[in-house]
Amino acid sequence: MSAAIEAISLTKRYGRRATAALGDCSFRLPAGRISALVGPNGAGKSTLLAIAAGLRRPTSGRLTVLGGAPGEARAKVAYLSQDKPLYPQLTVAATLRLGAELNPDRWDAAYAADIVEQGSLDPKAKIRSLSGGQRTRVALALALGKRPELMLLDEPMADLDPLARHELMGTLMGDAAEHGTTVLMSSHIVSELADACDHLLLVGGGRIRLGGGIDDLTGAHSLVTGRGDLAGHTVVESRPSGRGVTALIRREGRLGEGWQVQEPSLEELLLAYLRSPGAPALLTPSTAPATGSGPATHRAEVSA
Ligand SMILES: Nc1ncnc2c1ncn2[C@@H]1O[C@H](COP(=O)(O)OP(=O)(O)OP(=O)(O)O)[C@@H](O)[C@H]1O
Repeated sequence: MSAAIEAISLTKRYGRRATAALGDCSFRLPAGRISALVGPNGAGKSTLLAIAAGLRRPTSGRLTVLGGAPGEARAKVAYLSQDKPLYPQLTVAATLRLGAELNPDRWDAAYAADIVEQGSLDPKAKIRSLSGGQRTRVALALALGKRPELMLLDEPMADLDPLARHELMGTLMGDAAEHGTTVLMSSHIVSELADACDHLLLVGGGRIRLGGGIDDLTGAHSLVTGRGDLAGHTVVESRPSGRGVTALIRREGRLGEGWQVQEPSLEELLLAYLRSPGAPALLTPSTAPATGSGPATHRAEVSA
């Protein structure tokens, strides 16, 4: 499967800060997938999206987008930053006309207008008079109207009400499925991601901690409860539970007697990794870079 984004030893340091925002990150993101970009505050998600959008330069290492340098692919990429900049003095209709002018070969005017209409927005309303959620809808209409090959979305739904979020997420996912658009979307709302995304990139402390198809990643782990020896398995997290423990593990071979075993949900998997920043990274074959080696990374023997 071709890569929409590939990073080799990508490092970003802001100024003279001792800690890199991204440090030696290597991964590939398959084209045509809807990927969740997850991680705690300050993990480096916005930095990664801004580099992929061509708005920030890496300090060292390399990141390619649709096979070229990030800036080169700009016409085929839509990027929605967290602050969703729009011109406050323009009307909704004028904002969409600007979208048409900026993307003469790609603009789908009817589709962009449709997204705005679904939110019952008055085309004559000035952007500055809109609520945060209404501005988000206009910004998403601009991004989707461009009919991009790759969408980079930084917490796109954060200020939408639950109904609008559900509806716009449906539009986004339906569109991505129909047109084969690759989406990389950061969010802190795991339930939203579990429904919408088929692929995951977990960043923490500037490193890639998990990468791969969501089913592959949950399938590579077990949530075990009981008592006994877990030696030989990779224990991501272990917590006391009754007279024994509940542990999230990567099974390496057979598990001894006395354990209740279940596959973790995406939320259980993410929480265990977030609570255990020292757990070894795991990239499944679909996400492991083809042309370089990253930091000490375990590559899972699972189908991609
Ligand atoms: N312009 C900047 N100048 C200096 N440091 C920055 C700048 N932007 C980000 N950082 C730092 O880089 C690190 C990663 O920040 P980034 O915004 O990429 O994280 P994030 O995962 O998007 O966080 P959040 O979930 O809070 O949005 C943080 O330590 C942050 O303080």
